[in-house]
Amino acid sequence: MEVCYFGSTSPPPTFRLPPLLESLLQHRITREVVLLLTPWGLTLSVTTCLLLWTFWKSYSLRVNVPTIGASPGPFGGWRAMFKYFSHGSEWIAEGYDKYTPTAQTFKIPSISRYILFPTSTKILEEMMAEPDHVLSFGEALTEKLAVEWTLHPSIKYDPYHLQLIRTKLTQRLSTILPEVMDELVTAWGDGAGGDVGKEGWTRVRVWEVMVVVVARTTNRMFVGLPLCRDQEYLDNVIAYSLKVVKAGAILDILPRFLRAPLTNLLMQKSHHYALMRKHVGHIFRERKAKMQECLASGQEWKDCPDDLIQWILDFSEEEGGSSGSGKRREEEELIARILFMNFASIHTTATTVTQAIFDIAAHPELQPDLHIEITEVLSKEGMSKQSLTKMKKLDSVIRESQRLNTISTITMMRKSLIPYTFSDGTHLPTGTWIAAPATALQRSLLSIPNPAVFNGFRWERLRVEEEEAGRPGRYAAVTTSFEHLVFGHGKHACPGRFFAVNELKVLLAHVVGRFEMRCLPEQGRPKNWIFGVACRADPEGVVEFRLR
Ligand code: HEM
Repeated sequence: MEVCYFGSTSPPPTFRLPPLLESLLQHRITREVVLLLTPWGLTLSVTTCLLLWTFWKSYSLRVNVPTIGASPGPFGGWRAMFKYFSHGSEWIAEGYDKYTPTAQTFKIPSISRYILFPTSTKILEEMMAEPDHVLSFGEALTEKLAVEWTLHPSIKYDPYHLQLIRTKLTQRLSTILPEVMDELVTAWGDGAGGDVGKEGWTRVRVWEVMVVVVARTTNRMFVGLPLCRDQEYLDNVIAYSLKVVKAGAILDILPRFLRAPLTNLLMQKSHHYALMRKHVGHIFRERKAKMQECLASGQEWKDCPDDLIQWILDFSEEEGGSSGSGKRREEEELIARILFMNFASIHTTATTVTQAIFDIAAHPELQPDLHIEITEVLSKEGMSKQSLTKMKKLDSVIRESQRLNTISTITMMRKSLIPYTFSDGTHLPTGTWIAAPATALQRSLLSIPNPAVFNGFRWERLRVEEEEAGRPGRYAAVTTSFEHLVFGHGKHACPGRFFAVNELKVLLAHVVGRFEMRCLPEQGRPKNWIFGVACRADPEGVVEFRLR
């Protein structure tokens, strides 16, 4: 049979490379260079160049303050970046001790950028006073977590959740506690087991139980019953919160154009959002329909739920809403808002309650007094917002535990959006990051005896003195200052802290009221896990519980 070569009967001429090039291609190095010219090779080379350029660009910001942690040499900061995970917190402590006597600001290399730390509270005051278009908290937070990709751009550009937390959540505090209590009791029973401590000392992995208890109690207020008990929904919001931190850190160092394609690969975003649509999407739709029905008939929705889903809907359905955007929001954005609120609440609160339980177990001498305070208050007044304010010993233990196990050794992060100069002459070019060395400040600013040692009731005693001097609340767990930066300080201090501290008190009052606790003799207080500037309670840490 005759073979047809695209209309011609003669075979095409064989393409031959010039002999010199052919012999060059035999050589390994040349082959690899040629390989780089293939589409994959080109993509890889361009990406590598862009990554190097991104790193170089981040470290090229010249800020004339001393550096801690960078190795000597032209790429010192760049190389030190890899040591940041194991040394970040140490560097900040070292810099603080070294530069506090001269009130200087210093910097450390973190992943993809230098961060500056003022040691003088005067400079921190100036930093706090600047508006967001000069030194921006939102820009730093959303960039660090790559919020536009890991969650949704609207979280960055329209942060109306702040308003919801400050108004709706705060108003709801006085009525939510019985529901929080109810959820806690069932969640504790389901998680730790209903017969914990009945037959003597029982070992419990505190973090494992607490992360679910906190997720359930928090979601009782966010999405209500029965969804707050749905295992698939809970696993989804817990897992996604962790992925936001991890993927955010990776996306933050990548060039912008790579972020969108890589987000799904890093965190399976579409899978998690699909699960959210399955669980929450229909609730949004049903409630919107009901709201429209009420609007059309001019009737009030009598048993309208009072939860986060409804607050978001009320806010976003308002034409021209208080954000001024006037947009009705897409379902994806509404879902992202629920995920963001879970991200902000669950791991922070679960870590804090786990740390407090570790500290109470490690200090059994505190337990009888705590037990008396809790049972007295509850028997006289029951569980309410007012009665919780009377648990001052418990409040003091929470504050002390947070002080020594602060969730992040730095807070009050800001990014300069325009060039800025402090009163001491320290100049920040556009794009500089600056933060408060929270843990170091907390350990040094207060003149308290043995600041490095856990002393559970120290704040309760100081509060009594302060109250007598007419300054109530100065040492309460929710009160922020440069001496207590666990929730940040100033206009961006954590808006959820009032709810968080109430929730912590309800959880701890339940646990301390019912159980004695002790650490394992062979283990002692479980040690913290430190990565960079993050401080986590040991997720494997075990405490023994015995029913009173
Ligand atoms: C014990 C639990 C918690 C801890 C330790 C904590 C800690 C923090 C910290 C350190 C900040 C940054 C402040 C700064 O650096 O100046 C922050 C911000 C924030 N927190 Fe919390 N938080 C907790 C619970 C919550 C809860 C329960 C919510 C929501 C209900 C929440 C919502 C937020 C939000 C929305 C921000 C950003 C504030 C802004 O953009 O101005 N947090 N939190």
